Amino acid sequence: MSRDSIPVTVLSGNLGAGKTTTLNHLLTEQRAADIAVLVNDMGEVNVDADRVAEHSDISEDDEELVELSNGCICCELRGDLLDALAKLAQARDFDYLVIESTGVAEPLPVAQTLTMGFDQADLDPTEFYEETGIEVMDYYDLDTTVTVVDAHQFWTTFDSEESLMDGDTEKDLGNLLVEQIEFCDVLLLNKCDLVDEDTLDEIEAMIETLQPRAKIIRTEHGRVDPDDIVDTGRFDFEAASQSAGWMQELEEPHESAEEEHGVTSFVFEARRPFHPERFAEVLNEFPPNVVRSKGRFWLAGREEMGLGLNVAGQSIRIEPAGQWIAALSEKEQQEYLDTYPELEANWHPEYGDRSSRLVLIGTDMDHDTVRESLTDALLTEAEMDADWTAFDDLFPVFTTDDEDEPADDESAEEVGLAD
Ligand SMILES: Nc1nc2c(ncn2[C@@H]2O[C@H](COP(=O)(O)OP(=O)(O)OP(=O)(O)O)[C@@H](O)[C@H]2O)c(=O)[nH]1
Repeated sequence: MSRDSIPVTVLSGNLGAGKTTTLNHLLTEQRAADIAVLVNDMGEVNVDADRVAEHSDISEDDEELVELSNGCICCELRGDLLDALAKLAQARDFDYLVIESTGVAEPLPVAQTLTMGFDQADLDPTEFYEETGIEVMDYYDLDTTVTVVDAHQFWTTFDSEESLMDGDTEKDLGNLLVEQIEFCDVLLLNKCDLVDEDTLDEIEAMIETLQPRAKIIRTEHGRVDPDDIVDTGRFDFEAASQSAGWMQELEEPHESAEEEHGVTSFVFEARRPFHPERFAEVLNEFPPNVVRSKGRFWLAGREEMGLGLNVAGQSIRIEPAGQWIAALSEKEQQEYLDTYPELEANWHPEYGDRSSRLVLIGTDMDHDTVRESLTDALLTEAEMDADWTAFDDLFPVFTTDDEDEPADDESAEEVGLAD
């Protein structure tokens, strides 16, 4: 392998899914390339660098095994990650890099850190950059993002209400699992030795719906052909960012009649706002077989901004999802309509672009029942003429300043609407 930039594989996956096992397998098998490893440990929760060192001829004193601990590279250690990568690149006596992220890392920000400059990734320049002018993206080329999923714990994690602290951020395990599945090129369904064939088929059907683009490989003890995770050339930022099943469903809605192992999806659309109290009740009583829901909704009494719904397993998050065009000044509205004339087709004379579009993915989900309960939560004809601000609204309040911000964990709010 000889090229200008160093290709990188990023391994993600929940705690205990088998990332270190897979990495050790890779280091034992892959002899063609000289692989450097960067391990992101989380202090006491996991100490992987020792185990990698034990199982390979890379030693911890070696420059090719870098350990970043006391935080997570997807959030507070992003600058440290950049520094470590830049220093590694300077030494440059390896031709491939594998990064094992912590079980609580979200793959998207890690990928952003590797592929964008400081400006776009919204990061402060590191000391190393200021001294040398070297941007990590000049040296590295993200080649493959791999998510390792624990087949044995799959449904338990999916439905888990457990969360872990990642620095100051509380991370819900079910939500993380979904995010790790939705953003990857290759998905290793590991620990297949502990699960029967039928269950594996069910899990695989769910994963394929959540993430239609990824190559899914069943593994035991992380034993995967190195060619499937190293130097595959599969990573494509644009494609990876757009590949989640819910996004594709929103773009091209189709009522999936052809169900595989009971996994189906549909899009709910409405041109009337939700009644805040009734919609909160629906969300609180969402049937457990709705395992994923994503989209934007219009809440009566909130005329400025759409709200994002993000349901993964047991966790429900509400996040700001941008201002309605109809809430802008007339001049700005006109500018939008001139630039995107297709908006006109769906423009309501009174409410403009305000509407709701939600994707629902579930197992053995009764579409009619779910659709009915959502429809019942919309304002009735009579309520359309009522004072919307008088409705009881327990949804989190976001200021319109959030509107341009991507809906990230900091601006999202976990809701316990029943309280
Ligand atoms: N039965 C079985 N056990 C496995 C398999 N893969 C890994 N394990 C075991 O599961 C445990 C966790 O594996 P690790 O490789 O440490 O998982 P990890 O994702 O690196 O874990 P963290 O670094 O703590 O997030 C270890 O005891 C492994 O030996 C598998 O396919 N089958």
